[in-house]
Amino acid sequence: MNSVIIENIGKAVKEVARNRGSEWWYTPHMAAASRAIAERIPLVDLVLEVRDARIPFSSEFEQMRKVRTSSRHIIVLNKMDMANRSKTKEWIRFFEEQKCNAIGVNAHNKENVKEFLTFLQARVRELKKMNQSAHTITLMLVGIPNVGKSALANALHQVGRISAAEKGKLKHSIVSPQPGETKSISSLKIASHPNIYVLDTPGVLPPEVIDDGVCSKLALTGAIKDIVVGEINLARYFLSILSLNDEYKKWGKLFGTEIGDFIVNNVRRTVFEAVSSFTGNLENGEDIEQLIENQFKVLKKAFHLPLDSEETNDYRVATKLINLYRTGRLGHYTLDPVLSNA
Ligand SMILES: Nc1nc2c(ncn2[C@@H]2O[C@H](COP(=O)(O)OP(=O)(O)OP(=O)(O)O)[C@@H](O)[C@H]2O)c(=O)[nH]1
Repeated sequence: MNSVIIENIGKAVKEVARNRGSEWWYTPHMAAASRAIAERIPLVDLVLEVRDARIPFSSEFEQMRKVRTSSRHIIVLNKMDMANRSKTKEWIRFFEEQKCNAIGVNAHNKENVKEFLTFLQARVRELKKMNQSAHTITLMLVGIPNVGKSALANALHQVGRISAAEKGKLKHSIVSPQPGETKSISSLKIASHPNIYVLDTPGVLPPEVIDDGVCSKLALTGAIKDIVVGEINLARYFLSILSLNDEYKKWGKLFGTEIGDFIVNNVRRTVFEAVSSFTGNLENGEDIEQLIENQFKVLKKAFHLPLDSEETNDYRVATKLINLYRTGRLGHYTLDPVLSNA
């Protein structure tokens, strides 16, 4: 992976930290949420640590590392629709080998959320065997910002095995593409007999600004606001991922048979042509920089941008590209390589 691009993102984050003080990263509301979560961890029945399936390692919730509660701790790889399917399976196997419960979920898919609820109810039945007197079970969703905790809480409530009257009082957690929207802990009922409640909590980042590689992945997946790193830096990072991944090679085979979104097809064709005609060394940082510069130029045409100033157009290419990435229309990438148990 191109270390210059990753370093630039790391530098941008550290620059903002220097200018604004460390509180912009680990905000006072995160510190308060972190204390509130720590108080509740021993009280709840299950802690569901939600991670982003695209970055199962980089989206770790640091607080859970300290309180590994084994059978009461479940790693939920959400947004699996955006990740590479076989890598998600490999990651789940990795966690299982580490004796951690892990499951992949797509909060936007009703059938998948129903399966997730069935999985949770099975875990709850196991708990009930251990503690017959428990009438009410509480699960708590924790994780870094923007991994989909609120989306999962709402989805579980919506498919929840609860009465229509209880659904009539449908409460919602705030779901937003911007990180840091959830500001307080809320509770939603998701099942009856026994009653199961799920607590949605605010996203919390690790207290210290972390290493450049992790920062870059958090920024690209939306756990840190885009403005911190800058959209152009993010798009450059994504282009380096695209160029080094085999996904684009599939696009070449589709030429002439494409259906669907004209712009998406145009972008795919442009990226395919730019990478396959590239004569430099993809292992070499400077060569990749050159390739990305060229991709920015040709993507302006692919997006049909008017011939404005270079800076404006670079920004527009970047925002459009990031949007295509975040809606999964340019492929599904798992950015963290699967760790080895060896
Ligand atoms: N594609 C996809 N998008 C998802 C999924 N789950 C959530 N999202 C989107 O991700 C964004 C963040 O979701 P939220 O539920 O607000 O995330 P959160 O973890 O509660 O965020 P904070 O309030 O920052 O802690 C929203 O735009 C959701 O629509 C999923 O499984 N797949």
